[in-house]
Amino acid sequence: MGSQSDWPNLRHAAETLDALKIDYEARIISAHRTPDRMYEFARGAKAEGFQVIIASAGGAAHLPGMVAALTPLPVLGVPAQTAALGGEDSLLSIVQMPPGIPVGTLAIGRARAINAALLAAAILALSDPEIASALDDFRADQTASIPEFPSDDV
Ligand SMILES: Nc1c(C(=O)O)ncn1[C@@H]1O[C@H](COP(=O)(O)O)[C@@H](O)[C@H]1O
Repeated sequence: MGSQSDWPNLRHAAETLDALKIDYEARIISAHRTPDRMYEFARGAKAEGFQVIIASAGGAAHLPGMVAALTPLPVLGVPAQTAALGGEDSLLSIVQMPPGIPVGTLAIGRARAINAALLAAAILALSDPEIASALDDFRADQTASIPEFPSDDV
C-alpha cells in the first residue's frame, strides 16, 4: 500500500488471506515517496517467491501501474477512497493502463480490499488444491450466512 493511511482498508485483505491460510507480506511502498523501495520490491518480488501482488493507493495512484511495469507477476489494483474526490481519482489512475501492462483493478476502497484477497486466492487456487478448498469453504459459509427473508430485528 502507498501509505499507512491505506491500512484500515487493506487490513480487510490481510484478514481474508489469514482466514484462507495464505502467506503474505503487507508493506508500505510508494512510487512517489519511496521510489527506490518500490523498484527494489517489484523487481525482486518474483525471485522472492511472491506469486500475486495487491497494490493499493489513493489519489494520484501510480503505485499499482508502476509495480506492474516492473514485474511479470499479476498485479491487482485497489483504488483507495479519498476525501477530495471520493476515490474516483484513485480508480481512474489505476484502471486506464496502456495496452501491454495490465493491472486487474478492483472497486474503490473501504472494506473492498477483501475482493482483492479473494481474487488473489482464486489465482493461487489454480495451482494449489488447499487454497481451492479453502475458497470453496469460504463461499459455502458465505452462502449459508445469507438469510432468505428479511428481518425486522436489525
Ligand atoms: N498514490 C499514492 C502513492 C503512489 O501511487 O505511489 N503513494 C502514496 N499514495 C497515496 O497518497 C494517499 C495519501 O497518503 P497519506 O495519508 O500518507 O498522506 C494514500 O492513499 C496513498 O496511497
